[in-house]
Amino acid sequence: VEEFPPSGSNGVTLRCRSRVKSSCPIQSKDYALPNSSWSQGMMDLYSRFLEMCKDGTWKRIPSYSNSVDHIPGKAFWESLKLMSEKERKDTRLFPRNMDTEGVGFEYAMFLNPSEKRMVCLFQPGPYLEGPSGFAHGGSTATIIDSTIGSCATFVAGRVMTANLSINYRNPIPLGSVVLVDSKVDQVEGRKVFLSCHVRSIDGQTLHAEATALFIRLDSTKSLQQQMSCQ
Ligand SMILES: CCCCCCCCCCCC(=O)SCCNC(=O)CCNC(=O)[C@H](O)C(C)(C)COP(=O)(O)OP(=O)(O)OC[C@H]1O[C@@H](n2cnc3c(N)ncnc32)[C@H](O)[C@@H]1OP(=O)(O)O
Repeated sequence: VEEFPPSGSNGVTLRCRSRVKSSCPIQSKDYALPNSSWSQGMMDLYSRFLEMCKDGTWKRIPSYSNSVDHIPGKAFWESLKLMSEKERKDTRLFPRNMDTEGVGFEYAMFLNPSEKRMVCLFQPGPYLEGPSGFAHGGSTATIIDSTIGSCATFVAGRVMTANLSINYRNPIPLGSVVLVDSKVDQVEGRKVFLSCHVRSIDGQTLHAEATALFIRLDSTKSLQQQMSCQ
């Protein structure tokens, strides 16, 4: 694989050179890049985090519509072998299942490896409505689970959510931008304990707080370790 994670281009071409005579490009669109639906607040926050990536403290995490595309290195090709081309095309990561920009989950994640922390800039669109004008609690749970899950994956490897507990403190207005801030608190054997806060950009409003338990599925290296091996 030539590049992981992609460095800011709109999509990345992964080229397989080992098993086929000619290279076989597989195009994956990176959805965690600005689009015209992003508000000024979302753009400003995104720029601020990109700035913090320059000294290596933070890393921008690309986001694809299919889970398998997130797997780096050899494991990507191993996972690809286990599914048909149809399966790969028809399966979509739940928060990436809407084609129209801005109507559903608009989000971008950044990882701080040394703090074992993942933040997600999240702008919920109109199709996520719960109470009139506000995000559905299930959509909030989804973005928390995805952020915490990605954090746990980078730190511990393949994981599944065993428990997710959320306190909803203040509703999230549709079209607003919130910061989902998660970190690994403790790792005990296969158990990964995490916590998360969802706040408004100015930090004044706490929208939700959560704790979670993820269970590591096997002894594979964390994504972070795999990335640094390449
Ligand atoms: C950019 C990145 C890429 C992109 C990545 C994108 C990230 C998306 C993230 C989405 C994540 C999801 O939605 S995942 C989907 C939702 N989750 C699920 O469907 C999980 C369903 N549950 C399961 O499959 C299973 O129960 C597991 C895997 C969680 C655990 O099963 P297991 O492997 O057999 O382990 P098991 O022996 O039962 O448990 C191991 C230890 O954990 C404890 N334990 C297990 N469950 C619990 C629990 N709910 N609460 C307390 N403790 C528990 C046990 O007591 C035991 O402790 P001890 O005796 O050792 O002390």
